[in-house]
Amino acid sequence: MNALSLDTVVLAENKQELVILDQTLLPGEIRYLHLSRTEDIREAIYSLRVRGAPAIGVAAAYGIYLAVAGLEETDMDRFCAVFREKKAYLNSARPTAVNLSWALNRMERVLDAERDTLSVEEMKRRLCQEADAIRAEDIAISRSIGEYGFSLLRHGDGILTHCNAGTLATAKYGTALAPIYIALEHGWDDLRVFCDETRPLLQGARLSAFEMQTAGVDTTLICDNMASITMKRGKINIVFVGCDRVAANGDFANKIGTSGVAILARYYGIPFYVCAPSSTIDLSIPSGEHIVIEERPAEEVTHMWYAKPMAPEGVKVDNPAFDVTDHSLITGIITEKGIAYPPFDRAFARLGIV
Ligand SMILES: CSC[C@H]1O[C@H](OP(=O)(O)O)[C@H](O)[C@@H]1O
Repeated sequence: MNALSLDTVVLAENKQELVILDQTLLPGEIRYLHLSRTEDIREAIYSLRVRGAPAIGVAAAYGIYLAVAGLEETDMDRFCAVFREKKAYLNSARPTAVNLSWALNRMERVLDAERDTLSVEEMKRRLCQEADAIRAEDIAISRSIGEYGFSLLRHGDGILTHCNAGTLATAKYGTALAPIYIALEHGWDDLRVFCDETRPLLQGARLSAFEMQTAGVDTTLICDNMASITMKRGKINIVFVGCDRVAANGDFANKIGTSGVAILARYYGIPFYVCAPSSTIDLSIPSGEHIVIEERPAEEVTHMWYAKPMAPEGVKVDNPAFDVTDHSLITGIITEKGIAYPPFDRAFARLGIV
């Protein structure tokens, strides 16, 4: 079974349930959840059952549609009031990935633009169409990022990636792993992928290594603290990572540990590329210090993967889920519109990212 064949997040045919692959159970178990309640969809986002900036955006778009799809309401004002209440609730699930608010805001723009010309029932159908469009666009965007990223690869390259920005982080194909999927489509069979395990939630070990191994790619799992020696030994030719929010100057937030990988890549003279759908670029913030970093429960560090205590009871724990990498450490930002090179604010404008 190839992970690329798994749907990450999709609306059920009856249009009454969101079907998500529960990523907290991977790689050991493939289980799909059928969720219709807003509370359950929000919990799935918070608990990383569905995760990855683009996948979170798709889940939120369908989540807000499902939040109002069952309303037996004919008054548009009351329908809109419920919509906005449910939107705020879904938006509070996780703060760092911009795609969550981006998708919900896009859905609200449809509501505001067409509320005077549609009935409530017609609006429900229109919102479902917009969520479908967001998902379809995400797949096309991932493929385009993959094509641009593939243009940077050479036969035999060793690629380091951090966390999971593969098909499981999007509707399909992924961002940082998309170039490898495209290379496979071109018949390449000599790439080597190194996956940082990415503590504490191990998205690299559990998800990226799973994706690459099931795709038949030469895959090596390393602990996060092994990235330096792996680079020093000359095994890495390029780094591809995903992102959760990119600021106007190119600073970006990604899974905790990414900034360390970027510093190492700079030290060892290895190209470091960020794979960013334009929906993840937030031009409303000038630089990375404006990005809110999600803090998560201590148990993810101390208890999640251990049968026995791995730390003294009651020890203080920091668990920031993301960190911000300075734009000065980035070789290029691969978007679906092309590759942006420094200075990134001008490059974004040239690519039509406004
Ligand atoms: C293609 S975006 C993937 C991005 O999202 C991940 O965060 P999380 O697993 O907490 O949703 C990670 O930062 C990935 O790079």
